[in-house]
Formats: sequence, structure tokens, C-alpha cells
Amino acid sequence: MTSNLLKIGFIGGGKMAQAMAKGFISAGLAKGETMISSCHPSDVASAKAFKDLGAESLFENVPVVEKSDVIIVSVKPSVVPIALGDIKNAPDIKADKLFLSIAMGVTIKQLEQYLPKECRVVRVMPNIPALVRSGASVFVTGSKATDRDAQLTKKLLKSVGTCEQVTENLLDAITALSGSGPAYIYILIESLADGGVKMGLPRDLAYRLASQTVLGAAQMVRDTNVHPGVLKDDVTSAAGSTAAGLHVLEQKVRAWMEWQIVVVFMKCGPVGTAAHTDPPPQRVLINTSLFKGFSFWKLLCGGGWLQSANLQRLIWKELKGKLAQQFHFSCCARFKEGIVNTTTYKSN
Ligand SMILES: NC(=O)C1=CN([C@@H]2O[C@H](COP(=O)(O)OP(=O)(O)OC[C@H]3O[C@@H](n4cnc5c(N)ncnc54)[C@H](OP(=O)(O)O)[C@@H]3O)[C@@H](O)[C@H]2O)C=CC1
Ligand SMILES: O=C(O)[C@@H]1CCC=N1
Repeated sequence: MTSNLLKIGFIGGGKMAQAMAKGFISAGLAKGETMISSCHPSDVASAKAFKDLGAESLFENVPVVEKSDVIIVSVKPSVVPIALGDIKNAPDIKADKLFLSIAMGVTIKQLEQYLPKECRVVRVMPNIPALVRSGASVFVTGSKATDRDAQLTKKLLKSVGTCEQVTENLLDAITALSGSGPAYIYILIESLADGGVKMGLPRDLAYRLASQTVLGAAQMVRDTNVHPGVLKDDVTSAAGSTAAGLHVLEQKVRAWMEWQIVVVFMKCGPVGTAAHTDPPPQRVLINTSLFKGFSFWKLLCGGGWLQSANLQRLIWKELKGKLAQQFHFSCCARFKEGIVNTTTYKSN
């Protein structure tokens, strides 16, 4: 029955490609033999991983496109222009196909520039629990993608978890939250378990309890629709043990969790390579304690976050005098109801 299955190709057969491929197989949406990947010749382990699934594994990108109905672009962001350049430069290639790019920070506009003009593009941000069909994915359609392409993308991504269609301006924040998020949760699980081990639990029991606790708590947030703060209060008995633990977490962890999303957001966005035609936006992290009167870290960035327009102007005034080179600098004032003003400053 493999003939009815889509032929799915991966350009780049690394960790995320393998997670999606395994998820598609578990979901019954693909079989090993209906998938094909291209790997860098140096990456023997990824080539073997695809072969072990029963998939074809090549060292060239063009045949992957030729043999596939849908192509998942899963190389590192800086490699995207090179890998898609192979396709654009291939003579006589039939590339009127659907390309799903999962690369962090590579925009629809760039993808459409890198690929032959007949290609349809969808930009996706998945996450690695796609491997166990518990991923959280979002997607944005490109200018030539059809409704059918959006439906097909949804079908593929829903088979390995949840999937929502969003607008492109949200993608960097989504990358920071759910694209990278599993890594933060793994640290959380590891540290919960380490704490348990410190207090005498066997390590395997500690990991089982920590992971099931994270899974159960997440499921309650998702399925009950009750605010996480209310759910937290339900666990916290007056003068009990949880309150003592929260006392520590509230001081140390909560602010840092929020802060690291902001830091990752800063890292996302177009990646500077020679092949990128747009200059990367300025995303600048500034310790505002350097400026009179501000004693905490804040962020100034393109599409970023700074509470008050007056504060932005004040910091800009200070900053301008300290910078030798020409410098573009955008900041947004973001309030509860969303971004309410965006200002771009330009020195010289
Ligand atoms: N890992 C994750 O959880 C997530 C990753 N992503 C995105 O997925 C993409 C891949 O990430 P990830 O799987 O972690 O990275 P990996 O490094 O594991 O995978 C990338 C693969 O592409 C190979 N490669 C390098 N150059 C080429 C080339 N010219 N043609 C074909 N293949 C090539 C690499 O080989 P070699 O190692 O030899 O260079 C590597 O096997 C990134 O763009 C990332 O932003 C998105 C969401 C989540
Ligand atoms: O770390 C990264 O850059 C990629 C994007 C999201 C998860 N991994």
C-alpha cells in the first residue's frame, strides 16, 4: 500500500529530520521506503539513521527534490541558501513542488528567493517531541502555496502533534518558546530528578517521577483550561511543603524563565550569510544599568520589547553618543494589548 503514501524528502537528515521521519512512520503517514534524505557526506550517522528506517539516503540534494512530492528543508539556517542554491542551479529540474522549511529565522521571502520560482513554500516551526507524536508545530504559507498545500501541511504536522497556522511576525517568538522549549524542559526534568537523587531517590525512579510530573502538569494546563496560577494554588497547602519550594522558585526561576525566552528571541531572526540579500535586523541586548537610573536588564531590539517610549528615547540618546558606527535601532513599546508603537532610530 506504499503507492498511496506521499513521497517525503528531507534536505538535511539531522536530528529534527529524523524526529519528524520517525513520527510520520509511527503515525502511519509514511513508511521508510516512502522517504528519502540527503545528508552531508561527513554526516555518516544521519545517513545510517535514515537507512535504518528503510529510507533512501543520498549525499546530493537535487535527486531528493526530483523523487519527492513534499520536501522538508531541514539543514541549519546558514546552510539553507547553499542547499537551495543546489536546486535553483540544477538544469532541467522539475521543482513545482511543496517545500516546508523548518529552519529557524529564514523568512518566506528569502526561501522564495533561494528556490526556483515555481516552488511553493511553507515555513514551519516544529519541535523535537514530533518524534513521539507530541510535537507543537506552527506554519506560515508562502505567496504561491495553495489551500491544498496548507491542508497537506496541517495533515503532516498534526500526525506528529499539534499544529496551528500563524502569521510570520510571530515565528521568532514561537521558536524561542516551543521550538527551543523542549531543551529547557529537559533541564527542568534533570534538575528535579537531581534534587530527588540528592535527597536519596534512586536515579531511575527520580527520572520517571520527574518526567511524569511534567507530563501530567502540562496536560492539566492544556486540558482543563484553568490558569496555571490557579492550578499551582491547588497544589499549595497553607504552611505546607510546596509553599516552601515555591518561595525559592519565585525568587530565582520565574524571572529567569521569562528572560531566557527573550534572549532566545534575540538570537532568532534572519541569519547573516553572504547569500542573504536582506541585512539582518539589529537585535541588541543592552544592560540598561549602564544608563543612569536603570538598575535592571532590559531589551532593545528589532521587534523587541521595551516598556516605555520615553525610556527608549532616553536610552537612545545615551547610546547614540557611545557608538562610533552607523547604527539602526528599532524598538517597540509592548503593552498588554500588543505592540503599540515601533520606532526606528538611525545614528549619523
Ligand atoms: N533540533 C530541533 O529541535 C529543531 C531544529 N529546527 C531547525 O531544523 C534545522 C535542522 O536542525 P537540527 O536537525 O537540529 O540540525 P542537525 O545539524 O542535526 O541537522 C542538519 C543536517 O544537515 C546536514 N547538512 C549540512 N550541509 C548540508 C548540505 N549542503 N546539504 C544537505 N545536508 C547538509 C548536516 O550535516 P553535518 O552535521 O555534517 O553538517 C546535518 O546532518 C535547523 O534549521 C533548525 O533551525 C527547528 C525546530 C526544532
Ligand atoms: O537551536 C536552534 O537553533 C533550533 C531552533 C529551535 C530549536 N532548535
